[in-house]
Amino acid sequence: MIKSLLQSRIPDNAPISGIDVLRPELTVGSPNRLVFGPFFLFLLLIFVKRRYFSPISDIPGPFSASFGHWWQWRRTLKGGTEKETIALHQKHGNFVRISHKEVSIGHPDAIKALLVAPLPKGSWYQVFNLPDKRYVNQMGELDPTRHIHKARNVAPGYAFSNVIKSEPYVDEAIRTLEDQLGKLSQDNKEVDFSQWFNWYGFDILGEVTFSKSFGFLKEGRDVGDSVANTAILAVYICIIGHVYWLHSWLLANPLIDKFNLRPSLHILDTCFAALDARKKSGEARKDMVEQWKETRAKHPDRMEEKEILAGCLVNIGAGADTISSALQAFFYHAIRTPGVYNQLRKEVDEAQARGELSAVVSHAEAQNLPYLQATIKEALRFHTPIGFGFPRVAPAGGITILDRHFPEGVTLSVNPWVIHRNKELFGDDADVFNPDRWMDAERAKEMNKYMIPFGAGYNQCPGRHLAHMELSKLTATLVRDFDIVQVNPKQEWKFETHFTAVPYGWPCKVRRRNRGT
Ligand code: HEM
Repeated sequence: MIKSLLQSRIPDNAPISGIDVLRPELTVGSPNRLVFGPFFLFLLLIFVKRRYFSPISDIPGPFSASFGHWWQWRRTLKGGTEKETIALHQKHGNFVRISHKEVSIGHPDAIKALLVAPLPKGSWYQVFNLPDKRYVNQMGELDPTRHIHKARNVAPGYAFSNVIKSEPYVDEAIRTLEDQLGKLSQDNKEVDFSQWFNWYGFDILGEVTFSKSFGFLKEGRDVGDSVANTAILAVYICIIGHVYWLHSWLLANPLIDKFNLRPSLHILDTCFAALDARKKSGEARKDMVEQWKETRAKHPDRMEEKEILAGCLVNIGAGADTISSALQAFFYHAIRTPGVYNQLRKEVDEAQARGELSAVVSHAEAQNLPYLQATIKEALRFHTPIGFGFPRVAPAGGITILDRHFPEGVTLSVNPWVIHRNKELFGDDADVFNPDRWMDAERAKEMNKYMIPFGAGYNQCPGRHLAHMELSKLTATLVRDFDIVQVNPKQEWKFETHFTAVPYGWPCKVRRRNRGT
């Protein structure tokens, strides 16, 4: 069939059999040469210009990075962006060229210069506008002024005073998780925390955002392969973000909507169903969507209806993987680092014996457990959930960092892993998991200036209050109630960093304790 189609276009005198049909000859003046010759020359000129005549040509980095996004794509597909960026900075210093137009900056001054200053975001972020560019959310908004307006509209939903109202629903999720772990403990079955913590993150997001859990914890399974699908989507986002125009031909293709081809994903279906149900009944508790609706009712000129859906979708995209990564980092390192789990246990058991802890530890109670808080902080530093540089764009007039001027349009990024493993900032043992570094208040105050697990400045994670509540409550409750051991204590976990660094592959066994013993 293919052969007959090809033959119908081939001139009479052309070879017509076997492989020759599929390899038309490149004769002088043949159409192929006329088309491909200039095309390859054009490509060559682009490569030479990018490599040798760009304003960042003198900045060292991997050879492939100077031609395009090859290095970033390869790292995304293979994983290890964070480790390789650290290694590149150790080799080349503060500035490393990681693409034809992007420089990674390893010096802490970049936090203020790039993140705190309201610079435009790199075009890569547009891919976060889900399901497509009609629904621009705060994460996908590149322009700082418009971003600040959008963020102001949704801020009341993320405020601690609002999030804390959802604490009973977080309690419910923790009770369900403990019941499920109890059953696994009784049956002597393995526990895959990469799944359970992801489900915990998703179920709470559903409750807090639009008052509907996704039901993962209750069912104890990946309903509709949602988590597996989001892992694939994470790779897609990292790759396509660099060639955003392709997105309109792929997942954001209008034909997908027109012919209703968008795959039905349990996570999206649940979100749409919850919003629909609310429209019909009008009843709702004070969740994020309700806060956003109130803002829209007060300021219809300032906030569009579609920003509400956009807010729900960006939460789902941003707030589950990250939580799973942080919780896994806490438990994996706490059980593997001599003394840490015992120290946590001692602190929690003593608080329990003094009658200071509820059945599910409350957010307020967990704040009075300093070693637990230090271990959470260390988990966020040592295995930061986001392992990708945060890209910003040099504004009109350019920007000068550490005496180096970057002209307008150059993308500059700062990778939190590079900052968090800096020995000058966090001590000679920065490459070691050590919660004790946070126990000295003076030292902690100094190190806090360089902690950017939630980013910094006007793009800082608005979900950090919720995240902190989820982490504090679950870690305190589980440390008190369960013994956790790896099935094979010598087995290291695995993770491939796309945007997030979400580990897997460290199966555990758990045993429920009698409280306070
Ligand atoms: C440990 C958990 C979390 C970590 C480490 C984390 C980290 C981050 C970071 C670093 C950014 C900024 C990225 C940048 O500058 O490009 C961010 C943005 C964001 N996060 Fe989180 N996050 C976490 C949990 C959450 C949760 C639970 C939610 C939802 C309630 C959430 C919602 C968002 C949103 C909406 C943005 C976009 C903010 C903007 O661009 O203005 N995150 N997060």
